[in-house]
Amino acid sequence: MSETSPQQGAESICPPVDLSGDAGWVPFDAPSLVGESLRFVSGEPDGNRFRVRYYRDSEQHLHARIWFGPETEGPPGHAHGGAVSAVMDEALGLAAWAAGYPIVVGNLNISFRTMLPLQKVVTVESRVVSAQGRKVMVHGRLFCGDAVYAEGECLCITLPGR
Ligand SMILES: CCCCCCCCCCCC(=O)SCCNC(=O)CCNC(=O)[C@H](O)C(C)(C)COP(=O)(O)OP(=O)(O)OC[C@H]1O[C@@H](n2cnc3c(N)ncnc32)[C@H](O)[C@@H]1OP(=O)(O)O
Repeated sequence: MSETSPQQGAESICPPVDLSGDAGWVPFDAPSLVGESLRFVSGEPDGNRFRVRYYRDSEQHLHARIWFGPETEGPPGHAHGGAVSAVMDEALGLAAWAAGYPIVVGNLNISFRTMLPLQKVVTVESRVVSAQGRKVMVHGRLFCGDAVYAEGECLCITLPGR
């Protein structure tokens, strides 16, 4: 059996992408708020899966600028629905944390509106729309320009004692 070089089959790293925010957005340091555990979406900022940066606008709403790399593929050339859902889970849950609610996500409802081409930079915008008892509802959408790729409704449940 011939030896396999470590390079064989390895996918090359995609070039840098521009994840800068809109005018007036301020970078948001998620790990300083929730710790370093958000590795699934945010863990490889220079890798080929997701690259994401979080910002808050002047009204303190959370925005994610995110690139879907080749490793998020589902349908040929397009992002997997689970990849889109993972991003919405993290971004909308984080929006609740950023608004002062220590939560986990109890229910996440995603509508996939348009197939998302790979290697595209998109934005997730979010709004905390209600907070009653332990239930915090966050709405969001993943879009680029006029194209809306997904919309989400995220029921977050606050964690007692945090
Ligand atoms: C730690 C650092 C993290 C730091 C991480 C921060 C990053 C956030 C971004 C990542 C987000 C995630 O992926 S989080 C990971 C994915 N999520 C999870 O694994 C959560 C798994 N589920 C759970 O742990 C649990 O079910 C909880 C905590 C959500 C709720 O359990 P509980 O604490 O026993 O509370 P429970 O009494 O059941 O529910 C409280 C109230 O919420 C309602 N409720 C609960 N779940 C639902 C639901 N799915 N749909 C409708 N309503 C619900 C109940 O009816 C009740 O209403 P009422 O009777 O009061 O009216």
